[in-house]
Amino acid sequence: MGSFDQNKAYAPQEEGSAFFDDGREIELLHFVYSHTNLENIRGSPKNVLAAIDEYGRTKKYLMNVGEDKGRIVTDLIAEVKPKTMVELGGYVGYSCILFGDAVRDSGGQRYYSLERDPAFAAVIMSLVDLAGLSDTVKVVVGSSDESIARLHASGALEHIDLMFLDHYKPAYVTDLKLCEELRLVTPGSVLAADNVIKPGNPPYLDYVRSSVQQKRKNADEAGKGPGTEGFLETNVKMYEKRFGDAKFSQSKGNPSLVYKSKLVHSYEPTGEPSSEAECVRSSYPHIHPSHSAMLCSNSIKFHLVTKPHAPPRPAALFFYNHVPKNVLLILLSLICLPVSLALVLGSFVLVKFDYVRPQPTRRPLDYDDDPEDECSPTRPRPTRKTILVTGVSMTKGLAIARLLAQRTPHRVIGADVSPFSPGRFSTSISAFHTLTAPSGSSTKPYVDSLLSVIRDENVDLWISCSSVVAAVEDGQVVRLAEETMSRNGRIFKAIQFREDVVEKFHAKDQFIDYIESIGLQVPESYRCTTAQQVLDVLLRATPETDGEQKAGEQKEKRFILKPIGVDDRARASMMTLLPLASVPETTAYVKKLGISPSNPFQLQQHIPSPEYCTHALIVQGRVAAFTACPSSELLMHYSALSPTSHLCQQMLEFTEHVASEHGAGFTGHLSFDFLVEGEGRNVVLYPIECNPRAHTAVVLFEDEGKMADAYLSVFSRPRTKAVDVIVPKMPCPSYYWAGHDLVTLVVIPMLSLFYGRASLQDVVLGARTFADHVIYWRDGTYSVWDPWPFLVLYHVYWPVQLLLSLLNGKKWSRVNVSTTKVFES
Ligand SMILES: C[S@@+](CC[C@H](N)C(=O)[O-])C[C@H]1O[C@@H](n2cnc3c(N)ncnc32)[C@H](O)[C@@H]1O
Repeated sequence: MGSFDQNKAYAPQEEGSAFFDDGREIELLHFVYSHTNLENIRGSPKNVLAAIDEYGRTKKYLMNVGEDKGRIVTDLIAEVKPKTMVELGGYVGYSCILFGDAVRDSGGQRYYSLERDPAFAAVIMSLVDLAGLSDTVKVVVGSSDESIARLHASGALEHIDLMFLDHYKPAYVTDLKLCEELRLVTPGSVLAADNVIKPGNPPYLDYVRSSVQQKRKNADEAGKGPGTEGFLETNVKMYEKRFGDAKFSQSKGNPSLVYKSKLVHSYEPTGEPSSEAECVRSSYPHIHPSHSAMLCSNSIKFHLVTKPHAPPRPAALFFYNHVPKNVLLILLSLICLPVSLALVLGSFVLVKFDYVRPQPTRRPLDYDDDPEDECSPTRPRPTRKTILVTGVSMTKGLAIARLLAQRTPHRVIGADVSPFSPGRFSTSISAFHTLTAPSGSSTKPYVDSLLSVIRDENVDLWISCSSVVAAVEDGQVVRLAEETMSRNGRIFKAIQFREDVVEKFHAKDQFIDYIESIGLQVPESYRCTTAQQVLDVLLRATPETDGEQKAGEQKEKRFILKPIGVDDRARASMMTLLPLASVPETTAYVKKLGISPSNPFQLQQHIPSPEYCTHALIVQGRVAAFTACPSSELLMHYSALSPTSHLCQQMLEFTEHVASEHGAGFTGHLSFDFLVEGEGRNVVLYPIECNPRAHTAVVLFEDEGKMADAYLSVFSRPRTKAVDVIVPKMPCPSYYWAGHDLVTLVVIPMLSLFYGRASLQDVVLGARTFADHVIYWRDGTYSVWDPWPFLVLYHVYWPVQLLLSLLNGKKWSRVNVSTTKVFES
């Protein structure tokens, strides 16, 4: 902490509560609006702050956060890059203008200033407007707890990335608990609380420093509501004149959250020194130890910066171990079997007695089904085609097979490497073939088995939905099948890129190089074939500091390290932010990954922004169908973005750009993962990965019949005129997978409660979310006209896989129900 520049000191604070609410706030407005420099002040947050400071220095004290303490929070904003920030207590808008401006600069969307006093709120609004920040800042009048609850209930506030607490001291804890309960504050949120030592807020310090057990115990102590004990009387009574006795939220919070805290020292705007001291060792992982030691010096004034995170993970509960995990899941499948059987039976009854909307009807064969001949004067009779869909054990393959079987007159057949493939039992599939699974370097049997299905079944169109391990091989099959079929005088089409294209898009490093080469923006990325290369980049990008970071200094860059090939174990930990707290820790972490020329990794700049995924069908170099949705953990929940939204249009434009680069021979499924900074018209897309194959998001097209035509358009001549891109029919339901949600939202919280690792609240919340999904969302596998795949998936396919895993001892860490992928551990 540097010294205080006395020239900037505010007028001293008056005794008692005579330092505010005596008309000075309105006087400040007059002062600013009659300022000789008003024209330069207008539209400039910096100049509005300077004018407020000038009033505080030359006229009367103002209880603002001030420049010095403000810098702590603006630095934090630059680090956290909050999309949404909330302040509790706005007063005349100093912190609101300073932080609102910083949030806007760092790409954030919204700054809420919660102020109870309507007169103060009016001053804030007026000065925010003068500063030109009204688009970003929203001033909310009312008591903070009521405002938080209202904003949450209306959907305007879904999550708080950064919160600044600077209002009524006894309400710090009660408001924080309310935010926890409403899941506005979750692991990853950051809190900055002012004046926790002087004037002092012991209950707040106690709360954020308590362990889960202490918090649970306190929460269970009936009748011991929040109060004003431990506060200076002046602090308790300072708002009494206008608002009488304070009422508090009675929320119990979320005791499962624990916080890492650090105290940061600074000066009040008056520059007044204090002899109090408090030392908290920083738990921020990236703070250098010498910096932490510095925090132990005597403080003058300070903030407490607090970061909640999941509690340190204790030893895994027994049911996460290999044998109990598999056995419990098999048992769960057995327990749920009667429910699934009832569902299948119910489906037949509903369909039989017309209780559901009619199944989309197959249209008769007509000339549109042979579009390759559409210009021929001697048009032959249209013929029924055979369409092969591979990968029908996965939701994406099943969804495409159903779509084509229900909406076109053609014969749809399926193939998969698993004989228990749920798609095999779909009424959409006329015939099923078991393929030989590719294993390691031996891919020939897989390629041969697929080629023989194409040949024996006289396949006209092959839609590949194979898994990542067969992506390149599928590219080979296209080439070989096209050669063979054309030798035999047959027309054969495939929705699958050739192997060279697959390789280029599939390898993370080649993809980033390619995107950069066509002039599109990419995150900073390095291909590394040795641990030393990784360490060199990390140390160069984030030099060690031996003290406090100076204002204006570039913030530390963080990186993530991803395997370029398929490496489930490394993938599981790839979101670890690097560098770690110390050089030895970083070195040890990087070295244990086994980075080598045959196992290269990509070191990529971490962009702390929301992630989106897209799915596109590309036909002859044009985007025929497109959708985008926010990425969810394990990609088990899908909600389509509005196709007309600017963000969706931007991602579509990007995809069109890439597709048009490759010309008319470019046909296949293409999906991208993007990190998205900013919002509205100011979004910046960072493509981070590409999957040149079908994405599960294809389920979102279930109700859009034109999607089937988009697949058949592969038989048409390349279009010269622009055609409409097919998008999911709006409003489009969100999708979930019942088995995944049952385990993650209901079973695991219940078992964890039993072992004291979760609260009743966690269980209720999980069950409520599950119920919401069952009632309002759509299951990705279940279809009332075609219920067998659902039954087979949960009661044949997965039990068999789990049994095999028990027998062969192959351990797994996660499974993806929709893609049937098992992540090895
Ligand atoms: C210290 S001042 C805030 C200063 C401001 N953050 C700044 O630095 O510019 C505290 C403010 O909190 C407001 N306040 C007090 N209790 C509140 C409550 N329960 N809800 C919302 N605002 C409250 C007061 O009216 C006062 O304007």
